[in-house]
Amino acid sequence: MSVVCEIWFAFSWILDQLPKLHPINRSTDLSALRDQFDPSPTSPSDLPSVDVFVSTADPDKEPPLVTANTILSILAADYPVDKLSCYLSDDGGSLLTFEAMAEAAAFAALWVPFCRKHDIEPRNPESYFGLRRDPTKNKRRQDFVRDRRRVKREYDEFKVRVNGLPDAIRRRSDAFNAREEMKQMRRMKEAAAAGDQDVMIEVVKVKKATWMADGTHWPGTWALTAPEHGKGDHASILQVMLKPAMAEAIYGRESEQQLGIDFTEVDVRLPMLVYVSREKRPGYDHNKKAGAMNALVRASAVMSNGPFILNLDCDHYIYNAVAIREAMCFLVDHGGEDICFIQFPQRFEGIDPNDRYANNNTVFFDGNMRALDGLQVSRKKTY
Ligand SMILES: O=c1ccn([C@@H]2O[C@H](COP(=O)(O)OP(=O)(O)O[C@H]3O[C@H](CO)[C@@H](O)[C@H](O)[C@H]3O)[C@@H](O)[C@H]2O)c(=O)[nH]1
Ligand SMILES: [Mn+2]
Repeated sequence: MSVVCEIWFAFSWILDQLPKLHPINRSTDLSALRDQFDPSPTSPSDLPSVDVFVSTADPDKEPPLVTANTILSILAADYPVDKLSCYLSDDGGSLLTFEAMAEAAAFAALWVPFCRKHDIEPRNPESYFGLRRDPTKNKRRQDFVRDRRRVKREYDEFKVRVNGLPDAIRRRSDAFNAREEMKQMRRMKEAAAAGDQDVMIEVVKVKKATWMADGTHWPGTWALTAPEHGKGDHASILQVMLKPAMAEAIYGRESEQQLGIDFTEVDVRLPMLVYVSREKRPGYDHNKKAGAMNALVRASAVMSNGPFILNLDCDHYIYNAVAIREAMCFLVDHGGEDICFIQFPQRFEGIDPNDRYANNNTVFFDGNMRALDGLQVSRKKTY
């Protein structure tokens, strides 16, 4: 028996090695893409639209600050602004995520033009400001150091605001709930004074709601779960946080300087940003991430309807600002119509430097994928 097993393992090992004989390295030519699709920065680009989907499910396990950084890296991506839309699916239906996204949308007005002006990489502020290398390397503009210092300070304040959101929401909700309770008490006292005996027996009972800043009930999940306001039981929510961009570039005006940063030569437009929390009801399976993607496909189809979709988790981010353009080099090239999807290699941060548990998946991303690509090419050749 063991001999049979050994022979089988040897055979499957050989099968595994065969594709590795012919790994493929592909490179992209961004200037060729530019020449063909957006030769001039002033006229509209011919690149196809891309809808970027991000999913988050639980603001406790997936901190909104991480998701906000993901969103900022997308909004700052180097792609025609009017051809880029970003959709966030929040399966937690959480007001905390919603408000953190509103903060991110506001901070993007500073972060995105700053990235464009100084060619910042990576465009995830947490990672960028955490870099250990010299930030001034390859930077020639005189105002870089001053601009960076200002943006860093704003980012720190943004972080503190996002970290303060849970408390702010709790305090606001407590205040609104207390006010509702008082109102109810007053009503009952008035009813009692008018001689309505039944009311006296009822205990003052007001639903402990979670409140939005504008004084209305949050339609999603409440801190104290109530019917129609639980994680698996709430209405759908869709909020456009940043409007779709115009086709023409808009340059910063001197009169509207943000914190003294000069954006007069920088396009200050931002891509569309949409918050979505799909409807959930007890008894209906929500199908986790796949269900969330399905809801985003439907929402995006009526809003931007991009022919291409880029899918990220809330703990991913775009490391390289031209990544979407690089994908387009394959998708709009000759034969692109035969490509179903492009998988970007994932690189990980925050795992142990020796990678004892192989979390980097280097064998998969740098070995197997290139090898299987090679298998594809040679198969095409033989047919
Ligand atoms: O009900 C759910 C559950 C999860 N998610 C999201 O799905 C993503 C992935 O979920 P996670 O539990 O973090 O899985 P991971 O193992 O970290 O992710 C890997 O494995 C997943 C399942 O194979 C793939 O979908 C991911 O792209 C891949 O990065 C996250 O953004 C979640 O927020 C939802 O949107 N709704
Ligand atoms: Mn994950």
